[in-house]
This record gives sequence, structure tokens and C-alpha cells, in this order.
Amino acid sequence: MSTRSHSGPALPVHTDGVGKKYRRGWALRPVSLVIPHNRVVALVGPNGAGKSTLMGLVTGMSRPTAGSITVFGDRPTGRGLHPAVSYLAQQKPLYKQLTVAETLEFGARTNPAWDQRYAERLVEQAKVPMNAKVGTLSGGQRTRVALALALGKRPRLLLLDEPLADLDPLAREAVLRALLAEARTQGITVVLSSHVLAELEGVCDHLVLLHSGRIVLAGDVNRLSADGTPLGQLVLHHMRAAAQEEAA
Ligand SMILES: Nc1ncnc2c1ncn2[C@@H]1O[C@H](COP(=O)(O)OP(=O)(O)OP(=O)(O)O)[C@@H](O)[C@H]1O
Repeated sequence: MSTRSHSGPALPVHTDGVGKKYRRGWALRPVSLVIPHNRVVALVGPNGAGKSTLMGLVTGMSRPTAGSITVFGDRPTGRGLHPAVSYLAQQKPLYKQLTVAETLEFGARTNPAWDQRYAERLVEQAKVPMNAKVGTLSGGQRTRVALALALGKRPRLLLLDEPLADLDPLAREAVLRALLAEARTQGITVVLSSHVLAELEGVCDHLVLLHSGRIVLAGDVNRLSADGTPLGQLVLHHMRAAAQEEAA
């Protein structure tokens, strides 16, 4: 299988009937999905829809039960992330005892393509002191450091699983704005999962909506909401319809 378009490089994510089944049933039913280059993708759906499962398959932390998945043309190995991929979960895995500067040093030691100046610039932009211990930072500041750690690796694909859930609305807006600016100027594909539909408006240009392990809606946001329906309303409408169908 090739994930290359006619002229371009391999796609960030390409799945061919990929699915994940646990003893209780399918967490993600076999789906074929493409995540194009340079997009900010909203990955949405109710609790238990399969969003984290899909992210786990992309990172290689989880192995598919069915089908196959490629990330920039490579199959995830399960032995760590693809070098071009960064992953940031809601529980940011930062060491509280380290200072911000030591955290970036850790990033430098563990990532061959580490860009120290870029990571430092992101921390400075967020006005986070380099000599502060991570454990003393606010939730918003910690998120900015985690983001600098994720972006300092110079990824071409950034996966964010509910990364803003513990931030206040102003901090969420600031982090999203910073993230979007980096994605656009650096040509990074971002997959962002969130339950706050309103904040995805104007941020995401591609949508993947999951319900009970199935893809309900996927594609370019402008095309999906061509009649002018705001993204949040569109998602809510399809979520309700999927829930009603399931209950029937
Ligand atoms: N390790 C596991 N073992 C068994 N079932 C699992 C496991 N991980 C996930 N599941 C099940 O798979 C389904 C999808 O879970 P997943 O975490 O992917 O959903 P989600 O869309 O990320 O949900 P949320 O919005 O609540 O984070 C759920 O029914 C969940 O209970």
C-alpha cells in the first residue's frame, strides 16, 4: 500500500480498515481514513467514541486488531513514537522537580532533531521563567512548557489529546492561538481532540467525528459546512443523530 499522493510526500496518517477490539467489543470499528498535510484536525465525539484509541494506533502505543495504519508512510512499530510525531495528552508527563530549563535539556537529550532555540523561544513567548520548577507552575504555564517540549522535537504531526482541559478560558484561547500560529508557519499537521466544540471554530479546517467507534463525519470543514452552519452546530447535529440512531 502506498500513502503517497501522485506528486507529494507520504500522508501524515493513512488507515486501511484499521480497527481495535477489546474483550468488551470494538473500541474503533475498522475505518479507512486519511489525514492530509498541513491541516488542523478536530477529532471529536462523545465519551468512549474511540478518539484516544485512534490516537493510540497512530502513536503505536496500541496495536490494531484489524487492518493497517501508516504514519508518513511507515507502520508504527510500538517501540516509541515515529520521529516526525509528537504526542501530548491531558496528563502532561513533566517532571515536577525539574526546572523549565532542565526540562528542555531533557528534550534535547531524548530527541535527535531537537531545536533548542525554537523551544526556548516558545517558552519565552509564554513568559514562563526558565529557572522555575515545573511543580510550581500554573496549569496554563505547564501546558505551554509541555507544548514547547512537543514542538522542540520539530514534529510534522502533533497529536493533542484533550490538552487544554485543565485551563481557564483565557489560557485556552492563548494556548490555542500560539499553537495555531506555529502549525501554520511551521507546516505542522495537528490533530486536536476536544469536547469544547466552540473553541474548535475558526481553529480547525478538517474534522473527524467519531461515535461508538465509527466515523460519522470526516473531511474538509469548509466543504462539510458549505451552507454556513458553524462547525460546533454541525458536530452537535450529527452527534445527536448518531445517538438517536443507536437508541432506535
Ligand atoms: N484498554 C482498554 N481495555 C478495554 N476497553 C478499552 C480500553 N481502552 C479503551 N477501551 C474502550 O474503548 C472505547 C473507546 O475508548 P476511548 O478512550 O478511545 O474513547 P474516547 O473517545 O477517547 O473517550 P473520552 O472522550 O471519554 O476520552 C470505550 O468503550 C472504552 O471503554
